[in-house]
Amino acid sequence: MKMQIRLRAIPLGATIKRHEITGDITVARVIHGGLADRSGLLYAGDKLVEVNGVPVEGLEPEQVINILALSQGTIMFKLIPVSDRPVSNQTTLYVRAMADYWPLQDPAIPCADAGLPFKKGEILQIVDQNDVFWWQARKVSDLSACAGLIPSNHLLKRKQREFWWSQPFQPHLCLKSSMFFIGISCYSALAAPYEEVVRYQRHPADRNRLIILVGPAGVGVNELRRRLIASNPREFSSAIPHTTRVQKSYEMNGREYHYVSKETFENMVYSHRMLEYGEYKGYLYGTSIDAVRTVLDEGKICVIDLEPQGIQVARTHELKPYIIFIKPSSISCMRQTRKNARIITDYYVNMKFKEEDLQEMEDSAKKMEAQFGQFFDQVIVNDNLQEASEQLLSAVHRAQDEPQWVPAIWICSNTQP
Ligand SMILES: Nc1ncnc2c1ncn2[C@@H]1O[C@H](COP(=O)(O)OP(=O)(O)OP(=O)(O)O)[C@@H](O)[C@H]1O
Repeated sequence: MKMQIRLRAIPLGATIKRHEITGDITVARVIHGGLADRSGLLYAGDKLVEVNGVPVEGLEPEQVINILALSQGTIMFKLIPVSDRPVSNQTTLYVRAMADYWPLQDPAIPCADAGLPFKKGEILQIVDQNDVFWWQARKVSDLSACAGLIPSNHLLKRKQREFWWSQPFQPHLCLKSSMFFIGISCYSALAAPYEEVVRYQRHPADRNRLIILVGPAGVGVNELRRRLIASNPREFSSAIPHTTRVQKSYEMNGREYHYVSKETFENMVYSHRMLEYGEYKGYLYGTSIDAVRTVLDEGKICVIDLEPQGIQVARTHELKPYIIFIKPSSISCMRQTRKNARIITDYYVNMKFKEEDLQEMEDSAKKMEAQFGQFFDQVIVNDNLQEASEQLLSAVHRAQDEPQWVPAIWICSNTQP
């Protein structure tokens, strides 16, 4: 059956392809929400016979597109409809992008204009997975927009593998390299370019979500955490760290630290009970999952700071962490706000911030965002301390009381992680 359909000459929202053997030009895909989709007249698999009276048989897809591009007003298609029009039985899937994607830099995309650019951490609604390599998706931040093409999980994993094997000879890639740096250093990111997510609203009777603050050294993570806890110590608490150093006379076991032997500490590390740990002046210090659990079991909101390398360990079904990145403001702003601030490091106490400290903070923040930005639920710029404290307080309450996107595995499975 031949059908004639008319569409106005604006971007059609469909891609076409040429059959390698027969030379037939067919509709490869119809973009969800685009003109062709909304018209309900074009389907993937339809064979094009004529465009505006010009037979397309034997033409290359580019030539057909040229005819379309030169058309003004109404476009007339003559086509043979695909015999089995697809019945939509796809369930909508939501994913968190674990990498940036720029379709205009991707030589592999069938139609760059139809691509959907996205940044790591953005939540995408996948509306069509019919094509093994190219899915159709929208951003949840703009669901009224027409869908765009994104590389499928399968395609990304293949690209990651190619990148892996081609290192270091293939610097040019359409996917921002940061993803692959993670891919190289962390197997789980390599295995999952997208993370399936669901909307989660904590039940008031459930334990609070763990609040994790990350940020470059000196940005104010401790200051903000301290102020938050001081604002309401009955609601917020830190986790008591473990240490192997000797207890001082004025200290109490379980108040400043849990004092344990080196052997006990090391056993906790080996049995993955430490979220992070480190050595200082020959003694071990660390934050344990048990210490976080104790705070949560008291019905409080546990607020900890963590090196970003510890994020993966903390992201479990049990703790359901909400991760807040504390970001430095511009160096020129920090010159003003940090005039009277003091650095507290292992070596110096009460040192003024120097120009290179501010630069290092900015560089370190950029690296953290490039490597771990996909895990940040919230970013707070610590410019004015009072404002940043208020933003932190409301973010922490939002995390507990409002629906948030979390990994589907935290909700759909009773098992760890
Ligand atoms: N917005 C701000 N304006 C002015 N001073 C600030 C601001 N935020 C933090 N400070 C000050 O900067 C100094 C460093 O802050 P803080 O100790 O919290 O850093 P940090 O991120 O915890 O770094 P580290 O992990 O190295 O301790 C402190 O003196 C703190 O009071």
